[in-house]
Formats: sequence, structure tokens, C-alpha cells
Amino acid sequence: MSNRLELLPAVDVRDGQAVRLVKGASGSETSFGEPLAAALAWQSAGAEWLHLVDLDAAFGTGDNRALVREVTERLDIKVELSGGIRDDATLAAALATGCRRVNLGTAALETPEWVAKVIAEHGDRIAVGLDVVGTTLKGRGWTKDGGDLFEVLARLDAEGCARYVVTDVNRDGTLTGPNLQLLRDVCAATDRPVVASGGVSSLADLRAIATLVPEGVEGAIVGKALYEQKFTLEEALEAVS
Ligand SMILES: O=C(O)c1ccccc1N[C@@H]1O[C@H](COP(=O)(O)O)[C@@H](O)[C@H]1O
Repeated sequence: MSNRLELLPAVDVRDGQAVRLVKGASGSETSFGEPLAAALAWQSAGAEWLHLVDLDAAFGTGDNRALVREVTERLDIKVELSGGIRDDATLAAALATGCRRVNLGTAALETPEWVAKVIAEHGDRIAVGLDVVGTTLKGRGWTKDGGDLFEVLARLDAEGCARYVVTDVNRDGTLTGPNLQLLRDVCAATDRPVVASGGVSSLADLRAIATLVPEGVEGAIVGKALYEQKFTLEEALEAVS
């Protein structure tokens, strides 16, 4: 495990546009233009990863599958892909884009046997997104409760899940800072790497997350702060180097 925090700039796609939501609420979108342009800009700025989300697929309002595939194919950097990956067909399509790994959200809550099977088949190309309010997991576009964080985490650990992407839904898109205690609590409960998501607003927030690398935090997703130019990606990479 590296001792440097990885940064994953986010491109969330809704209706063909790169958008940011507030607390994941459908309808709270601010649009930031072409997803491919945003992704290429993060790549040019030195990103090693892109966190790419098909929000329509996550909300069940359609999908942006062709666009997501084009973005993934056009990039040289690693892509973490999520949104609507819930069965064999959607998983096969996601993995066929050439992404490095996928995040499963709803499926980990609703079809645990299938998730155990694909973890066994695909190893660390599968991560699970643990999207929480308090310690209650959220699925189906973060609109449905899906069980207790620590119970599901223990089950997924036992099934060999390689990595978790932990999002505090109430911080996401709010620029109010990451939930460091949540990250500490998850790291204490698992020996698998954790990617932090939600709330980053400043370089100080990234430095604070970086202090948790020894506890098991591997990376941080950065969205609205980059789009709203709170800092540049170059500054962020320098801050955690
Ligand atoms: O990223 C968001 O803002 C977001 C908002 C609402 C729902 C999902 C969101 N993102 C990611 O989508 C996947 C879950 O998709 P699914 O449940 O597997 O279809 C997960 O990585 C969320 O973090």
C-alpha cells in the first residue's frame, strides 16, 4: 500500500452532461459541460484516476452507457466506473469499457449472492460503494435504505471484497468538509483499503484525509471543489505528495 493519498477527480454524468449534485438529490444538478472535456482536463492536469459515474443509471432514469464507454476508451488513466451496475449484463458492459474497476452500490444491498459471486470472479476489479447517512446504507440513487454499514461491511469482508468507496451522502456536493470520523470508523472495522468521498472543499481537507492513510484510507474523490475552482488539481496533487 502506498503512503501517498490517491486523488480521483469525479465526472458524474446526467443526461449527457458532467454535473454535480447536492447530497445526491436528483434535480439539484449544476451542469459543467461535456464529460469528455472534463475528463481530459483532469488527465492533462496529472490525475492518475478518474471516478466516473453514470447518474441516470444509478437513478433508474436511463443511462449514458455509450458516452461513459467513449470517455473510458479515450483516457490513458485508470477509471473507476459506477452507476447502475447491478447484474451480469451491466457488469459485463462496464468491465468491457476497459475501466480499471467498478463500484457496486445498490447490488451490494439488494443482491448479495450475486455480489459475492462477482467478487470471487473479478477480484479487485470490484469495489463496493458504501453510501451512508449516519450508519444507514443508501441504494437506488440514495433514495432507499439498505441496511447497517457495519453489518454489510462485515459480510463483504468475509466475501473477499477488495476495496470500499465510502460516501457520506449528507456531505456530498456540499463543500462542508469530509467526515473524518466515519472514515476512521470504517478503517477500524476493515483491513481493506478505503476511498473517501463527500465534502472535500479545500486543500486542508485533502491534507486531513491524507493523515488517515496509515489507518487505511487509500484515496479521495474530489468533485465540486475542482469544478468550482476552490483549488486546482495540480495544487491538490502537490498537497498530498
Ligand atoms: O455520486 C453521486 O452523486 C450519486 C448520487 C446518487 C446516487 C448515486 C451516486 N453515485 C454513485 O453511484 C453508485 C451507485 O450506483 P448503483 O446503486 O450501483 O446503481 C455509487 O458508486 C455511488 O457512489
